[in-house]
Amino acid sequence: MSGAIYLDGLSTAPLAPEARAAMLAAWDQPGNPSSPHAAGERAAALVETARRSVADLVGASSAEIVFTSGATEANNLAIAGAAAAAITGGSERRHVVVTSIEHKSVLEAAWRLRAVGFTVDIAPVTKAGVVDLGELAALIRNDTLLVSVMAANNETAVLQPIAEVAALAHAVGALLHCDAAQAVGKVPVDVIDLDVDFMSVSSHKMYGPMGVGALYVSAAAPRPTPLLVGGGQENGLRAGTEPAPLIAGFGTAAEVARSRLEKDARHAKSLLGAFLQDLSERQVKIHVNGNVSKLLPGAINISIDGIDAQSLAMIMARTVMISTGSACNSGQINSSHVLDAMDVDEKRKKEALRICFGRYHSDPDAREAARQLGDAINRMR
Ligand SMILES: Cc1ncc(COP(=O)(O)O)c(C=O)c1O
Repeated sequence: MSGAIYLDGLSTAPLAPEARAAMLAAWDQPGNPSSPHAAGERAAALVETARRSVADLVGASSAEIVFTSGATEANNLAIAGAAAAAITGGSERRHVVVTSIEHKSVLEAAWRLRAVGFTVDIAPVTKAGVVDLGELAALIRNDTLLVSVMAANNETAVLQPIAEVAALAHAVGALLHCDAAQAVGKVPVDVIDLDVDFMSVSSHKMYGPMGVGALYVSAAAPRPTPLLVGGGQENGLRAGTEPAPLIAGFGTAAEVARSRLEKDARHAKSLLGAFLQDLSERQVKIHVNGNVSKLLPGAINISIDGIDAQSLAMIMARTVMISTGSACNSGQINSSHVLDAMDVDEKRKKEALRICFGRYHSDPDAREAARQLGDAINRMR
């Protein structure tokens, strides 16, 4: 083990070497996927191969995958696009439900709909960070157009009961969007089993490159209105030249993830277990923020008793890289809207850290991270 240990894989995961190799090869080949010549055909083939790989990873058909710049754009396309399609299509539905722990790209996209006559309700979560199905059911109405619930939370790693949410939404004819940016590539995610209409995926959360993602649009769902219009790429749902090299990297990352999903999960879980065990042997008392039996493998949000997380993260910034809030909130020292929604008390919120072990960590990394954190905590006490 040498160098700093990166435990912030929920904000962005390291790039898989296979994805890097696929991109390097693609960058060397000019070609716009829309061009009617050999170079264009080559680029288009890269995009279509990647589409198949992403579709296979989530149990979709290729035609249901729309490449975007990431999950932020996919979330916006699903929410704004479904609302715009309802308005122009003559639907009377003007109500949307999201949960209190969604990523800001879901919350902000939903709030924007108020300006065009929608009502937005926010479904609460339990203290364990799981959407409260009873409260959600009570909010869903006959005029609900869309329900949006994430598959796994980016701050707590807590998995959400998406199939149950789908049953509630579909019972009144509402659509279900699922932001699965954190779950895809780490746990089995199947669009048919989950019964989602739209689902967002992010490449850089699953060891692919940044700047690319996808929206699954079920063939049975109404077509969202595109956010970007122009050249009609992505079946008219997302205009703009497809970044073939990034998409090739994403597709390769999806293939790799599919081929080793269980192995990666077992590995990440066992490293987190070793890390927590070592911390406890060093007399570090922790409290888990979230339902410990429903976590993404290898990831956890913990509060360390008596330790200010911000100070600890700063002390460790060059040795063990951890985060105290979601990536998009770091930099601002606002309290996390996710921990607020879970009613975590003020002291514990200040002590909260997000830790993620993954594919490229080793057992010595986990032990060394626990040793370094334990030492820093002792110094702070
Ligand atoms: C749950 C969730 N949704 C959406 C996003 C945004 O993804 P991207 O960076 O691909 O836009 C993130 C990343 O922080 C996330 O964790």
